[in-house]
Amino acid sequence: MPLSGFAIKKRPPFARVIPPWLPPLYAATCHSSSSSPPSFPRLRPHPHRPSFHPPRTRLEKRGANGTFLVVGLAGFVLQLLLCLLRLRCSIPSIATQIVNGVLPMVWSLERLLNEMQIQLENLVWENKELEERLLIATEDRKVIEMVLKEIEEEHEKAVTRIDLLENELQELKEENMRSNEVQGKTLWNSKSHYEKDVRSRESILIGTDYGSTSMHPSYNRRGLSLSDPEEPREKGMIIWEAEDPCVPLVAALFTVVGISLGSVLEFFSTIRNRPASDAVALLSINWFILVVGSVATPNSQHPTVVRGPESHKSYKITRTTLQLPPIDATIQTGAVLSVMVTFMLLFDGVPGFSLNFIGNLYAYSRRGSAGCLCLTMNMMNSRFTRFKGLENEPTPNLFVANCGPAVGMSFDNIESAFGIFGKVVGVHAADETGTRVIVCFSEVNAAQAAFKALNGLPCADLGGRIMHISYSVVRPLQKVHKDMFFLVYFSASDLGIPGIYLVHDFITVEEEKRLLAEVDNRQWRSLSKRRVQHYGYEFLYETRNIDSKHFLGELPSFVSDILQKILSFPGLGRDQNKEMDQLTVNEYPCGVGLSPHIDTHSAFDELIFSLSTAGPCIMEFRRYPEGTWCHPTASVNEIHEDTPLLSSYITRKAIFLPPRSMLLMSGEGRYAWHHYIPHRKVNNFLQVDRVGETAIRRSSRRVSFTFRKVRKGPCCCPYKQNCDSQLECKNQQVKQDIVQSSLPLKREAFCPTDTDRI
Ligand SMILES: O=C(O)CCC(=O)C(=O)O
Ligand SMILES: [Fe+2]
Repeated sequence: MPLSGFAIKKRPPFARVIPPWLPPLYAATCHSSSSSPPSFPRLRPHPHRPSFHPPRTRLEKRGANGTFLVVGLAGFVLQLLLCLLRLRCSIPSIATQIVNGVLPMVWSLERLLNEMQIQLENLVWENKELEERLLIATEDRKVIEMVLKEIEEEHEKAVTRIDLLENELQELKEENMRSNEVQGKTLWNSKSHYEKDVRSRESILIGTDYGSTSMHPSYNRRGLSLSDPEEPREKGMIIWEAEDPCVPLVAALFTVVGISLGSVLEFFSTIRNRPASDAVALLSINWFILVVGSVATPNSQHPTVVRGPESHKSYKITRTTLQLPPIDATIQTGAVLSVMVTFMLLFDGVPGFSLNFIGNLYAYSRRGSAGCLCLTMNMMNSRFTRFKGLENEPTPNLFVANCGPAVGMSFDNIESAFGIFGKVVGVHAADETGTRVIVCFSEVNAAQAAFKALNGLPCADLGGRIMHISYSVVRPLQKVHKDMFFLVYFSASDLGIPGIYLVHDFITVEEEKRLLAEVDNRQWRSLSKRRVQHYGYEFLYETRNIDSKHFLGELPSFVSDILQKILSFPGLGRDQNKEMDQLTVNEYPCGVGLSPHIDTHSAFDELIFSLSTAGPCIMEFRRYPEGTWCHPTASVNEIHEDTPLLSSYITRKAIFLPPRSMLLMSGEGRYAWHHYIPHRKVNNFLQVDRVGETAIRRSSRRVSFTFRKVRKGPCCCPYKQNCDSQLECKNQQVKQDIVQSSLPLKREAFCPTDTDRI
């Protein structure tokens, strides 16, 4: 990978600069060997300098040697002195050369090395992230493959069933023809009904009077239905007493209602001076409802029996039935939306209502409707499930396919047919199709006997019907998953809890790394499921309060930058005291959460900042209704387990906290809403949280830094119900009342003390 942002200059090899003042020999040495260090020059007479040779006489010759010697010596000394003098001048220049040439090069090399190191670290980090993503993708793929496999299996079964039922239909047709012939009157007017079928593709009348209340066949694309006219409404079957013209009628009705509603909304928009976009948004939602309502509904497929006009004993077998379920998800959604839009429009301006919600309204209602559908499905889907791969492992419960009210068998019929093998303790719909049931025996032996006698064989007591049976187990009772019913928001403004703010990327990746390194270098205190560190003041889990007498010292310097940033946190009034003096560091391993609580009012001031690092989490908020009673011995700050009764009154919301984000809880959000992080089972296959349509994998660890300010004096917030400062005396009173009257308690939630819960 290229080193982006850094131009690596190619430097020429270090060129030796030969100063002109050096003696030629030194210069020669420098040129000849560039690798060996320059040796000190041996002083020689300059070759180009003219030699000093005066003409000699005899007399002179005598003393000439001596004179020459003296002169030569003097010359040599003079040259030596000259060289020394030059050398002395050159020493500082050499040093300057070194300083100017070599040191900058060393520095630039060092800088380059540092930059490359940073690049390398970034690469390693990116590589890690890519690996994590790959892991998530692989896991998602596995799930999708599993789902696909299941769908394929279901599809195969459905095809087999269709074949089976088509055969049966054929047989019934033939039988019907025969009986008509025997009776001597042909009630079967195949020509006219066939023509009608071709013309309208709606229905074929294949029989009119069966003269009994036994099974009556009906056929839609999903198969044949045999219905008992005496129990026409049983088990989700929809009877629509109308003929085809109803389709345009209902569509027209939708149109009229939609247009009227649109006009009303538009009228309100206009008279209340809404910006045009609001009116357009409202109208488009309305038109959407309208279009979906009138177009999609007639095409949807529902097992439907259509009662004909003749008499209650006349039944039509429909091919493409009149598909008009009276309460369809679309209509539900439409109705909910219309009511909500109108409601919000009327109440806009009233505190708590805002048209800003309209953007989310459709998504919310769609989800809500999906939630409702899921709930319905859950209710229809009984608590039974088949053993995957162990279908023949005997249990007292049998999953029976090709059997149920939609194929004309009442639960009583089924119970008595299976009752001959042993005591049947219950017959339940296995799903919403009406063609699969669960038959529960009191004993495994009875179930085994029924399995052997009826699986894949015709049952004489059920009209010779062939059923496909497997063993079934009772699912452990599951709470309807709460996540289904509320959205997880990405931003605090969407969350819409007053006083809750979220700033993404409050710190950088480098700052995050530094913080984690700092806390990992310090001593952790282990709680049962997570580890903590406290700074400033110790937090006492027994009392959910701080030990104000035990000051641990100033907050550590590694959080100074964060404290500084907190001072300029957006969205807060200037008069707020934002100087935090208590820090709790929580380390949550994968899957570990935090139970619902409100940070004790009397312990901490209004503002609570929580910085997420290392991994994300979903934080949920609950608001309990006004007047819910809290056991006096329990803390007002923690609710242990919601009973179904209480659960239905609680408002729940959730927000996604990515790593490096800072959450601020203030005002109502801090004082009146419980916050918590849901626990996830560690052996949970995927270890994921769902945020909207996205599955977010839980990281192996999340470390949060919660900054708070210790309160001096009692809390005087307006949320008295949740305020321990203000509830103290009230609880005393309640305690006395209980002792005196021993009346049954209204509220069911009790809060046992668990030191590790918060
Ligand atoms: O981990 C968090 O972000 C929240 C911690 C918290 O609520 C608390 O310590 O009271
Ligand atoms: Fe908290």
